[in-house]
Amino acid sequence: MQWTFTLDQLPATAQQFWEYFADKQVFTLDGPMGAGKTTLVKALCTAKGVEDATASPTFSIINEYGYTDAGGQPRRIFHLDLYRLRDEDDAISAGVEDTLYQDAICFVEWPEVVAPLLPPGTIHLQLEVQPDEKRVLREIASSLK
Ligand SMILES: Nc1ncnc2c1ncn2[C@@H]1O[C@H](COP(=O)(O)OP(=O)(O)OP(=O)(O)O)[C@@H](O)[C@H]1O
Repeated sequence: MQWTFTLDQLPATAQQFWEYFADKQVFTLDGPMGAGKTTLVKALCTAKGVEDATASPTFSIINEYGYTDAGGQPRRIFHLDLYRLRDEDDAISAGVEDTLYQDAICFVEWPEVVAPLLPPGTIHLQLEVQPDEKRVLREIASSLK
């Protein structure tokens, strides 16, 4: 599956994303600096019903958002930015492994450092910038070792 979208089309893309990945929970997100990874995760949070998805993961490793699901239950979304972690031990000390195994949605930027810790069924996503500035989001086979 792949989606191509402008910033204006992002909310609609986010809706389609959750229709497609309805029962999936852990996603890695690959893409160059400035591709729009943070913008994408915020739109995906908003589409789930998160009311204030404004915290920036640039300054913290794990950001947590809350929303209420269709059945009225409180649910969580974690946005992990592992850019500054050196190794798996660092990640475990920061609580990353625990977070990945919660019954919650997780988006993981810079996931290489936790490759062995990712749960089975993790979806790997890639965000690309086209020459016309549109973004392309697609599922890729894992290239993590
Ligand atoms: N679909 C899109 N079409 C056009 N511009 C976009 C789109 N998505 C995001 N942008 C723009 O790209 C810029 C970078 O977005 P953002 O900060 O989310 O990138 P990022 O990949 O998270 O960057 P970093 O990796 O540095 O945190 C922003 O100015 C944003 O408005």
